[in-house]
Amino acid sequence: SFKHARFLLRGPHTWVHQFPIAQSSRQSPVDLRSSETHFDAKLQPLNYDDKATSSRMLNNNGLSFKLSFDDSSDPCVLNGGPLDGDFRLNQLHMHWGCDKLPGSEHIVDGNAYAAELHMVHWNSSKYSSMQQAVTQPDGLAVIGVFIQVGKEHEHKELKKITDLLPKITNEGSKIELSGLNPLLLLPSSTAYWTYLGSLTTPPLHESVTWIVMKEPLSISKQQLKAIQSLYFLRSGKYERLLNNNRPPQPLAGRKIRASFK
Ligand SMILES: NS(=O)(=O)c1ccc(C(=O)NCc2c(F)c(F)c(F)c(F)c2F)cc1
Ligand SMILES: [Zn+2]
Repeated sequence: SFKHARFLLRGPHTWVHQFPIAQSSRQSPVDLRSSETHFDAKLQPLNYDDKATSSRMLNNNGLSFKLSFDDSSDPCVLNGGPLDGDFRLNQLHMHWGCDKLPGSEHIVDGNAYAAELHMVHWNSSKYSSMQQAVTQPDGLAVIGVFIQVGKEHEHKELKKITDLLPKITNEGSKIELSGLNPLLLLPSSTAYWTYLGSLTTPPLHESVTWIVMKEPLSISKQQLKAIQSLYFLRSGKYERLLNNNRPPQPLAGRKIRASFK
C-alpha cells in the first residue's frame, strides 16, 4: 500500500520512528549462520498441491514488481515443512540490488546473493484473509529463494516473469500473467532453513514463518538486467526502482532449523 511505500523511499534506518517493532526480537531478514542452525529431523518436506494456476496480475507498485494471485477462487496451497495447516499463495515479489551490489535480503554465513524471490502465503486454516493473517504471529509463511547469475533459469518459469518486466516499467502498470506454476519457481533441492521472523518492509509485522531454500536459482545476466532496469515514473521523472533492502537483523536468541544435515 502506498502509505508504506514512502517509508521504503527513506531507507531502513528511518523505519523505527514510525514502526518501533523494527527493534524487536523477531525481525527479518537475518544472517543464516551455520553456527546458529541445527538439523531438525522432524521437519517435513514442503508440499504444494499440484495445480495449474489461473490468471495473474503482474504490476509494480513503484517500488518493486509484485505478482498477485487470486487467493479466493482457486488458491495455490502450501503445507508441510514447518507449517501447521494450509497456507494460500497471495503474492510473489523480488528484492534485488543494483549493478555492483548484491540484493538478497537473507545472507548465508555473511554472503549475499544477487537477488531473492519471496513467495508470500497466509494461514487459511486459521484466518480468512491476508489482511487478517498479516498481523498474527502464525499468520504468514514466506518462501525465500536465492537468485544468482548463471545459466538461464532452466524451467523458464522465471523467464515468464522477466520477459514481462519491460512491459510494466511505469509505476502502477498491470498485466495478466497466466499459467505460471509457482512449484517450478522452487529449486530442485528441497533443503531449507526455517525460523520465526517478520515482514522485511514496513509495517514489519512479526507474523512470518520464514522458509529459505538452500539451493539458489540461476538466471542469466540479461534477466537480472531486466529486473534491475525497472523504472517508475514519479512526478513526471523516470526513477530507477529502489530496492534498498533491509540489512540482516539480530537473531536475539532465535534458533534456525535446517531440514538437511
Ligand atoms: N518482503 S516480505 O517480508 O516477504 C513482505 C511480504 C508482504 C508484505 C506486505 O504484504 N505488505 C503490504 C501490507 C502489509 F504488510 C500490511 F500489514 C497491511 F495491512 C497492508 F495493507 C499491506 F498492504 C511486505 C513484506
Ligand atoms: Zn520480500
